[in-house]
Amino acid sequence: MTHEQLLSALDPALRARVSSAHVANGTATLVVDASGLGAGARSELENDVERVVSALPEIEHVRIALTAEKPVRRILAVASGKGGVGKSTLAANLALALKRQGVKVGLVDADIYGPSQPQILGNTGAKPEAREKQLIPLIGAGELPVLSIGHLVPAGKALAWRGPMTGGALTQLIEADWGDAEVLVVDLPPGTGDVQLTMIQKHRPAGVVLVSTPQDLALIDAARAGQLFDGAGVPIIGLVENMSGYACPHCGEVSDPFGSGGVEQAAERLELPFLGRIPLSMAIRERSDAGTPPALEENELSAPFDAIAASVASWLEESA
Ligand SMILES: Nc1ncnc2c1ncn2[C@@H]1O[C@H](COP(=O)(O)OP(=O)(O)OP(=O)(O)O)[C@@H](O)[C@H]1O
Repeated sequence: MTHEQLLSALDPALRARVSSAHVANGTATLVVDASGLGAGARSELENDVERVVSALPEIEHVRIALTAEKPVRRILAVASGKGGVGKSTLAANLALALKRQGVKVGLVDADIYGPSQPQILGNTGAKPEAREKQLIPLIGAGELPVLSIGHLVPAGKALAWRGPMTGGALTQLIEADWGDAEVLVVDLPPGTGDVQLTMIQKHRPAGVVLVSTPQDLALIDAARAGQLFDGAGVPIIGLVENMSGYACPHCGEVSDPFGSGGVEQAAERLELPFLGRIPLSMAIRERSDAGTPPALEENELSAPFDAIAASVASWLEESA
């Protein structure tokens, strides 16, 4: 059996992936290029090549080495100064909107204080598997690849972690097998703690989106979180105002429980781009709690997320 005979047994799509093939003493050794494939497609490719080659006469063993160009993957951090301002809601919907706009995206939930992505993306209780010590992301609503601290430890457990443990967990999530994802949206815990420091020092985000509600206190904290990233030279892509303007589902009158326009004014003051506002809406909360976030499909509810995603996508393109 020559290596030409071996190659001709493979169909053209498989053959195109083989960068070298060699047969000696009944053992076929192939180097197969798996660039651009996710975890599932990679093992399918390996199985397909193995099945064809092992069925050939004179072949007793098949050894396959998969290689892949490391994709250029950028981290987009979603941060806030305070908890409960809608950072997780924005992170999930931003990731889904980016995905619909054609960006290959994965979502990391690094919020040790309250990992909420399993609930938002409807895969609470799922446990990721690992291959060669590397975690394989789970698939959440909208086919979004996702890994959360909440998938690794029971709710509340991660809270007691000390600095090095939180850093280790973040690294495990970020260095998981994200396949061909070009962007990882990272939902950070609120504030300026260990996770943020590890993020800046070890995994350097391409940029940060800051979320705040319009109240003064939330804004002051958001500005402080912004300073941490800015001081470390991580660009702030812009500010998002969440929970602005509540439209009464009964009479339609719009009120502003947390004030209005505060984030846009703060963005102006801080000379940062303002990315948009998301209304306070019962439907946004209900859909997030039910594991069917609004940005799963394009509609009235997804519109503010879609607009923010479009600005973020242009920013990523321009800064590449
Ligand atoms: N625009 C909105 N309209 C209505 N409810 C919202 C909106 N944004 C977020 N919520 C709800 O507010 C609560 C807090 O939101 P979320 O978990 O996204 O905030 P967070 O900043 O990530 O909080 P934490 O710091 O606790 O993780 C959730 O119940 C969520 O569904």
